[in-house]
Amino acid sequence: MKDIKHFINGEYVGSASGKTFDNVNPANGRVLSRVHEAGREEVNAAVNAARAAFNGPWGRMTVDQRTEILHKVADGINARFEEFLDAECQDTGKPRSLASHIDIPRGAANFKVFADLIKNVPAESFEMPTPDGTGALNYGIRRPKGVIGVISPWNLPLLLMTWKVGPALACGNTVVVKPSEETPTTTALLGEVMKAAGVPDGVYNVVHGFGGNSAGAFLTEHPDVDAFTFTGETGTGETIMKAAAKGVRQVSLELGGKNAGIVFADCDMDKAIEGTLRSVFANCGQVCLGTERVYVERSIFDEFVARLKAGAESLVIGPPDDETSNFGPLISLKHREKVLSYYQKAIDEGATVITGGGVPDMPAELAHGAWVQPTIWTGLKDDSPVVTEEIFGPCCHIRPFDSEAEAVQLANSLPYGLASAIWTENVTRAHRVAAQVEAGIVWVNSWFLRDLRTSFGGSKQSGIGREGGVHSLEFYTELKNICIKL
Ligand SMILES: O=C(O)C(=O)/C=C/C=C/O
Repeated sequence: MKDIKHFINGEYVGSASGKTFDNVNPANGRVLSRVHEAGREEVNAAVNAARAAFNGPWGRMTVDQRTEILHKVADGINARFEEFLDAECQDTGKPRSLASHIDIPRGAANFKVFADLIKNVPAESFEMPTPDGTGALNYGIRRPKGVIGVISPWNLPLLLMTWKVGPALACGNTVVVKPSEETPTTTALLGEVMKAAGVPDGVYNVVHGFGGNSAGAFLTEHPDVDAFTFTGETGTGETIMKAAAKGVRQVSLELGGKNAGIVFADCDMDKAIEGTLRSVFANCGQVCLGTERVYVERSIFDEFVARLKAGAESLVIGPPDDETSNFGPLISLKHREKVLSYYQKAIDEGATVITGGGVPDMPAELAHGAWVQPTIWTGLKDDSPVVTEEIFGPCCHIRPFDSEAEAVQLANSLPYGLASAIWTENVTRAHRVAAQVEAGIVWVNSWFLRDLRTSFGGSKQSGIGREGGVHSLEFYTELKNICIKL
């Protein structure tokens, strides 16, 4: 049984308490490894190592030296692609076809994108007149913030962790990462790649554990962490924000959503079905950007429902090592309980179950996995918890609408505002509706099409701040203005 240890100051170390917890493969319920649970002692050691590295070699490196190393980190991930792929698929149960196209490639690319960006981002300057006529020159310079606390989620473990660590390091910061207790392996493995790439000890540190009264809380309560970045549930985001407030630390939060898809009668139906299928069922519905509410113009409602049903029923449910499977399990039996509670609620409230609504029959070796059926409902009221609360599972509710104004009102009716997908071939309507939808990210005739230079993040209760491109640099640096009297 492999132990997964913390990575502190360039070394893998166990917990002084000896406390460990099991890392379980959600496809079959088997224990993959024992993970060390960090106490305050380990978190403190990690923060001190990050501080020392920040004040040491890493803080003194030039941008060119740092970016060269970050390219080597990306190359190191790609050189060990299969190891990262195996680890990610075992920790999450997700199909290899998904992780090999999204999770691992993006996990590496995030380092390259921000290494290149930091070398090419312009600084601002302003000339100003002065009463004595000689004038003055203002210019802005960016400096790293310091030690960044990174708390990363279990749905896209490597991708979402390096989406934060990449820009943080590119800007000259050092990090302490607390990966989800559900998916520790690729974050731990990255320590080896960092070391081999020449990242100085203490720049990248990993502590494992849970949230409350465990590594997550010890990290966010630690006074010597300069800022925190988190992707995950809104409630946890509030807890982190409260802890960060002590000592006035900045937070970057990408939180929950209950994203709306809006399908107009003038859409390209093939595109709308393909895109909606992916946005509802990809990663077993465990994508913050995914669609759980679909609003369809009444005249095409029946056809759309029938075609989405057919698409859902054509998904191949199976474990990652079955190359044909494109639909894996949920992350854990605990999360499945939550998702199934909404499946039950839908039935209790009289929903029409178009497809799914329960647990699929799985072969004996998978019977202990966190499997659920891809599910589609219609007929629920707009205020049903199934329609208003984030389920984070492979399910959606479809509702007809009769006007553009009604569709926009429905899409904007919740306190969330992360993402939305609009399907229409009318360009004017696309721009008009996209401008009105209250979301940080709006796709038109597409979903999860990602240019990493663009702003990425949620409005309302879906988050604070933006990641991506220069927006990440805004968070991971302190901008200073210098005014020179001429
Ligand atoms: O595509 C990205 O950069 C990203 O952050 C994806 C987030 C998905 C969250 O569940």
